[in-house]
Amino acid sequence: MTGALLSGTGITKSYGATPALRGIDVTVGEGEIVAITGPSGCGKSTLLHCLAGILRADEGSVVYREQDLSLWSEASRSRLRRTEFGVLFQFGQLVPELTAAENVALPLLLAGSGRRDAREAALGWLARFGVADMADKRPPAMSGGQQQRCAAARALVTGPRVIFADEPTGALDQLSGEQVMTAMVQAVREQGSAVVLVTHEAPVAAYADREIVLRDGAIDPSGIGIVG
Ligand SMILES: Nc1ncnc2c1ncn2[C@@H]1O[C@H](COP(=O)(O)OP(=O)(O)OP(=O)(O)O)[C@@H](O)[C@H]1O
Repeated sequence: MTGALLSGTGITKSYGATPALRGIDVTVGEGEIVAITGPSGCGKSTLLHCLAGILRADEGSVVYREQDLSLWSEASRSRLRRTEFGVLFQFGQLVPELTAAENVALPLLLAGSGRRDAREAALGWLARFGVADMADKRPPAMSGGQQQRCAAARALVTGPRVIFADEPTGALDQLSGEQVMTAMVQAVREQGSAVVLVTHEAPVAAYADREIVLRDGAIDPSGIGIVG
């Protein structure tokens, strides 16, 4: 770790009268894998969405590479998510009309790559995640695990600096979950990407360098989490 790549300071967020985050301070270093854990409803997903610039905090700031994202327009934050950030949610959210290879190639095409290069890279990433044979299949013809491997490939294909993963293995059986995590961690270590990982599963959190435990919208100072 070589200093903070991403930091949140005093992040506060409510949904109407429901407080979700009550002043969170968090840093993520270059290439660091940070797990956010805690009981259901403690604010994990909300924190991840604020750090990724998907949600705007009510108060506080999110600084990425010394730039305060809370001051950026939605369009600029959305561009950042297509280039330097990768996102992976519990259900892969693939485009159902596109094949697996087209889904994975999409972020590269949006970033200006040529079709042939994008397809070649997509095939390489599908192979890394063990689903090369799914390349020309559409999501409805794939299992949940195959779709999630494809979504993980899509999150990594642009070589993002930070990957935001919200329960990335939550819909998978244990073996598929381990395979997705192993392939993902190996790739991010090679690329030097950081990962912000929301999970309630101890074996998944164990892949992280550090665990941040939330309770009732605040960081639990005891730091006692789910990784033994
Ligand atoms: N869109 C929403 N509208 C209203 N309240 C919300 C919304 N999203 C989250 N909340 C509330 O905010 C709080 C934090 O929710 P959040 O989803 O961030 O928690 P979480 O720790 O990720 O939960 P889980 O582990 O169950 O997914 C909860 O009280 C939740 O009910």
